Amino acid sequence: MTDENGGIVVEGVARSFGSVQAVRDVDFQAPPGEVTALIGPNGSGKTTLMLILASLLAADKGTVRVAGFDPAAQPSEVRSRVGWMPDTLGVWESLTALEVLKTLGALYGMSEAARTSRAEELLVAVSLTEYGRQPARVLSRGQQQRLSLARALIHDPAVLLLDEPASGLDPGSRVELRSLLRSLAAQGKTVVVSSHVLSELDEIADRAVFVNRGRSVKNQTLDEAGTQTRRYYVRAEPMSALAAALGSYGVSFETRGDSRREEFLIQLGSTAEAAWLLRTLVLGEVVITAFAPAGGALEETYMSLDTDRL
Ligand SMILES: Nc1ncnc2c1ncn2[C@@H]1O[C@H](COP(=O)(O)OP(=O)(O)OP(=O)(O)O)[C@@H](O)[C@H]1O
Repeated sequence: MTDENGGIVVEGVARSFGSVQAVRDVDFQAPPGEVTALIGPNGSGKTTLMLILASLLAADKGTVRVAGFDPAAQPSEVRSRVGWMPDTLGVWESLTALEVLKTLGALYGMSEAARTSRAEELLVAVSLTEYGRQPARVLSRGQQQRLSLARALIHDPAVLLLDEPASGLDPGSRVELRSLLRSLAAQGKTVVVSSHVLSELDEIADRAVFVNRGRSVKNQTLDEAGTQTRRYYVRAEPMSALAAALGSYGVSFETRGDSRREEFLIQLGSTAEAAWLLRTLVLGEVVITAFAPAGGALEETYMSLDTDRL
């Protein structure tokens, strides 16, 4: 049965290119109203998977449903509902940014009036209004990324597939991207984002799918990620007092850094445990100069997965 509000469901999907098994066995769900992060090292199959979801590549086996449709059997139903932002954008160099968007709108069958107003609205959303009448070739890499995002949104798709959307963006544009993606999810859209910048995904994503060597190795919500064991770094003045105190509480630690900026890394089971340790150290008159999580929640999961440097 077709469920247009079904988001994305992927089960047992595989795809090879000759002898290269780009995707071996991937399962995940990306529900509507949420941002799902696709995380994995270079060559783990993320782009191949996105191409399958976008109906641009067929899976060799497995089940895929995008907004209730099978991309291999019903590509036009899928394409009308999916906005796809590839990791590198080919631009029509002589067209202006506005013309690029309007041309795409025409391809999606939008009327002249509808595509003009939608294109103008999207140029505002991605902060490109002053470049709307410039040929797309003069846009910087980050500006081209933003145009690519606007392109993906032209037909107001229910499902968004964004491959490395933050790459090339300056910090201000990354913050704008984050709030744009959150607002699209809040409108009920299904958003899938692949990125290597895990600290950023912590802020954007509701859930994450970790892939390695073509397999999905973990599915996790950000709430679950936030309650797992986490590494904290701690610095004190002097470090010897910190070492002695930790030793007396039976807390083991690793030393990181150099003599100029030495710090201890400690594994803690929860934020409550971290709060207890910080309080105990301070009450024990250890002069703490820094105490913070060593990485974001997703980065901690990524580092903890036993998949030879996933
Ligand atoms: N058309 C193709 N022909 C042959 N091999 C391919 C093809 N497309 C992808 N591959 C291979 O499949 C594997 C997965 O590639 P894919 O681009 O999906 O990875 P990725 O996770 O997106 O990587 P990155 O993070 O570097 O973008 C790689 O080993 C890649 O070389």
